[in-house]
Amino acid sequence: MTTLLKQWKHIFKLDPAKEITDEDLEKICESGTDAIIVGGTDNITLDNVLDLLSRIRRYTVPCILEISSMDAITPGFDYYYIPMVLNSKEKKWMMDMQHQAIKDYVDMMEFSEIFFEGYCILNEDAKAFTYTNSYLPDEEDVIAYAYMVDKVFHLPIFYMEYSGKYGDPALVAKVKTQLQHATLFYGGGIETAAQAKEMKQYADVIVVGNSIYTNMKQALQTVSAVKE
Ligand SMILES: CC(C)=CCC/C(C)=C/CC/C(C)=C/CC/C(C)=C/CC/C(C)=C/CC/C(C)=C/CC/C(C)=C/COP(=O)(O)OP(=O)(O)O
Ligand SMILES: O=P(O)(O)OC[C@@H](O)CO
Ligand SMILES: [Mg+2]
Repeated sequence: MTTLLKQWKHIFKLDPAKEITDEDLEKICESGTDAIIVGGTDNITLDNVLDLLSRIRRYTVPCILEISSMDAITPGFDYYYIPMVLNSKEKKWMMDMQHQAIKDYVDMMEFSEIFFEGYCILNEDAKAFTYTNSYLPDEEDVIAYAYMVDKVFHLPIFYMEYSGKYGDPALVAKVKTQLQHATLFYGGGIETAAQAKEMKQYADVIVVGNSIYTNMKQALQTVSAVKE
């Protein structure tokens, strides 16, 4: 899977707490995106996760659960992504939640399917920023986090999370030069093909979320924009 991760360019993130019609879901799943992440910050329940999973399963696209709550962990996904929030002021979101979950689930964990993500939340207005009591890191901080993910913790993914806001391409470019092993995910505010192309110049994988729900036609165009 690490090799597969290296081949991916584009991921759609679907929020189980938001409504999507069957017709739109089909367009997303058949868009040519490399994978679908199921995830969000609030109102994530076992019921809405299972409902979305069963609907995505009609298609062949790989399906990943990004775990944000212990209540919504279920078998049946191809892969599981587990955030570790590097810039949270509380150790809980970087270490303790994951530590407790490993104690609870270790017998069920198939490590080839599970990927820990070094998360850096860079938008103060994102729900996840407030939820995890994060601070806004400066450029030097972000670069040092990237170094830690790549060379200290050896995590497979460094995720620059601007959820809801288009980020700073120059910072994404700088971070990319720091990473020798980790795959660089960029997510946040991508609405147009041009934005997708710009961030994909630096990030290995771009993640498109909210624009699925606000402008589906443009969201679909982000796939071909990074695959040409
Ligand atoms: C039963 C079975 C077979 C299970 C498989 C085994 C398995 C995978 C076990 C899990 C083991 C494990 C270590 C689990 C971790 C548990 C856990 C709850 C960890 C904490 C994760 C965390 C730090 C969550 C905080 C919130 C966060 C960073 C969420 C990431 C997603 C995100 C940022 C979404 C975007 O949200 P946002 O845009 O801010 O808000 P909207 O929803 O409005 O878009
Ligand atoms: O929803 P948007 O802003 O596209 O961000 C995508 C993803 O990184 C959110 O976790
Ligand atoms: Mg979202």
